[in-house]
Amino acid sequence: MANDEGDGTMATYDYDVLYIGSGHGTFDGAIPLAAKGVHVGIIEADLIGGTCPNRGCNAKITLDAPVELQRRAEALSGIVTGQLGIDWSQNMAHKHQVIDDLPNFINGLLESVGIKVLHGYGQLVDAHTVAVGDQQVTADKIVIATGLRPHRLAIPGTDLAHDSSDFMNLTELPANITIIGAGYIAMEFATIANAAGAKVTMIMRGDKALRRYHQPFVEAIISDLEKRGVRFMRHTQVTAIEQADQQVHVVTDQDETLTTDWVLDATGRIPNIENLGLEKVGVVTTEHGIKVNSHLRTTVDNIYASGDVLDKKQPRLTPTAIFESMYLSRKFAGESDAPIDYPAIPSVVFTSPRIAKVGVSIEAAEKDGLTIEKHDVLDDWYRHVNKERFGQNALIFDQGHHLVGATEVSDRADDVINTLLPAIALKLDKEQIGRIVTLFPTIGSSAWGQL
Ligand SMILES: Cc1cc2nc3c(=O)[nH]c(=O)nc-3n(C[C@H](O)[C@H](O)[C@H](O)COP(=O)(O)OP(=O)(O)OC[C@H]3O[C@@H](n4cnc5c(N)ncnc54)[C@H](O)[C@@H]3O)c2cc1C
Ligand SMILES: NC(=O)c1ccc[n+]([C@@H]2O[C@H](COP(=O)([O-])OP(=O)(O)OC[C@H]3O[C@@H](n4cnc5c(N)ncnc54)[C@H](O)[C@@H]3O)[C@@H](O)[C@H]2O)c1
Repeated sequence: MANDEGDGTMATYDYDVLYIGSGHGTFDGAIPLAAKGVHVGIIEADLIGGTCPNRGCNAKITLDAPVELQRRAEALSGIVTGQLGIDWSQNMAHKHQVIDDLPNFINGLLESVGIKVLHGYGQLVDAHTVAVGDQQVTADKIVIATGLRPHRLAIPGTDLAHDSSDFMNLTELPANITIIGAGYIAMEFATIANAAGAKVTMIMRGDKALRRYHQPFVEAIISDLEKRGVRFMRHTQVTAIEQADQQVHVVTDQDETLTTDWVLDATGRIPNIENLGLEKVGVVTTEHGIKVNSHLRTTVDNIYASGDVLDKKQPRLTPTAIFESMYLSRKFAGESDAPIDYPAIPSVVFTSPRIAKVGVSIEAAEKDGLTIEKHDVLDDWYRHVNKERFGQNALIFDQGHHLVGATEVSDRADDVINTLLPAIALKLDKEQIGRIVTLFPTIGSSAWGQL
């Protein structure tokens, strides 16, 4: 590839665009970019597709499917007779069937548009050169999309704890599991492990779980998990983990040491920014990730960043990574040079019931004096079809009565928020909403019926 260097000289590179990392921050945008004739390369040190397909969303939601079914059967018990159990090894086998071929599948998509995948760990040599093993490749533009990795507690015995990938590869479910943290991974995996029969203890350093979600909704989930036997230890710090024969001791700063079979360290995820040569070429980072401007450009002109590795306010989720990779795709194809304009990005915690939200939060609405309409979802007849046990939501409206935010805790919270998304993303007014006719009776008609 020949590129005008600005001083009349032409530089020749192996690729027009070279991505480091092959997750959603890369492939969703790289594929249409290459299909337009742009010469694209991707460097990947591990499985093609990155975290979400291989050790995140897809694996987790497959393991959760029987939990959702079990909860539905439980709600309809008496009508549905017998109790549903979860066979852990069958659940794991099913997960493998669903996800194991995804790297091949994604690789096929990449190859079909002529993208070359270089297997190995990429390190910047200079602003246009990346070393992969003993090879060096050059590119006009480079995108860093190296994602996050699990944070590990800096305490004695930390190596005795496991991470989310280890959990999703457990061939047998330990009888007694201790989870440190109370964020997304802790709450979702506690739900799955408890439903499959493990005794679960959650250790929270503070008082709040899922701190970015409406706390009364979070507390409703916690009290439901408590009724199911999950123990929440608040204001407790783990100070050491010790091996004791076949078991593990979790030492805390309270008067209690827990004896357990298996420990999950779910204390967050940190950016993969070390050993990439970023400092050497002048790419500025913070402890939260790579600093970029509103064009996702780093402090080096031809180097961009995408996905979870960005230091950003938006949630570090797959839909955000996809949006960023698509933005860069259009930019590199010369279709737009506008700054990135993030839409409202929805998020959900796959506990059972779920908590989901999009747009303006209840807390921000209270501060800004916006209209908040709260509903008990059980006031809607449709929610009695599956005998939902509890659920609440809040719809936030601006002065012009446009829907600008929604939050729900319920068995169908994810579907409700997805249904309402277009109203928020496209700023629909009442008349436009009135032209949306939904199938009846469905969760969609139930969700729009509230407006
Ligand atoms: C357990 C779990 C569950 C999740 N569940 C959800 C969910 O339900 N919904 C949701 O929206 N999000 C979920 N997420 C978050 C989602 O997985 C991420 O937001 C998404 O994967 C980010 O994509 P990415 O491309 O930025 O990074 P990643 O997918 O992490 O990809 C980065 C890639 O870069 C590679 N890499 C790193 N350094 C180098 C190097 N130097 N050279 C070559 N390759 C390198 C890595 O091997 C990796 O493949 C979950 C995450 C986890 C951990
Ligand atoms: N449903 C989803 O979309 C989903 C599911 C799983 C993961 N994810 C993604 O993965 C990311 C990582 O998830 P996560 O659950 O690991 O992180 P998180 O940030 O959601 O939660 C981390 C938890 O660990 C606690 N913690 C942090 N440092 C600690 C310390 N030193 N000692 C004790 N506790 C500590 C925090 O208080 C918090 O409760 C999420 O931010 C999200 O982007 C998303």
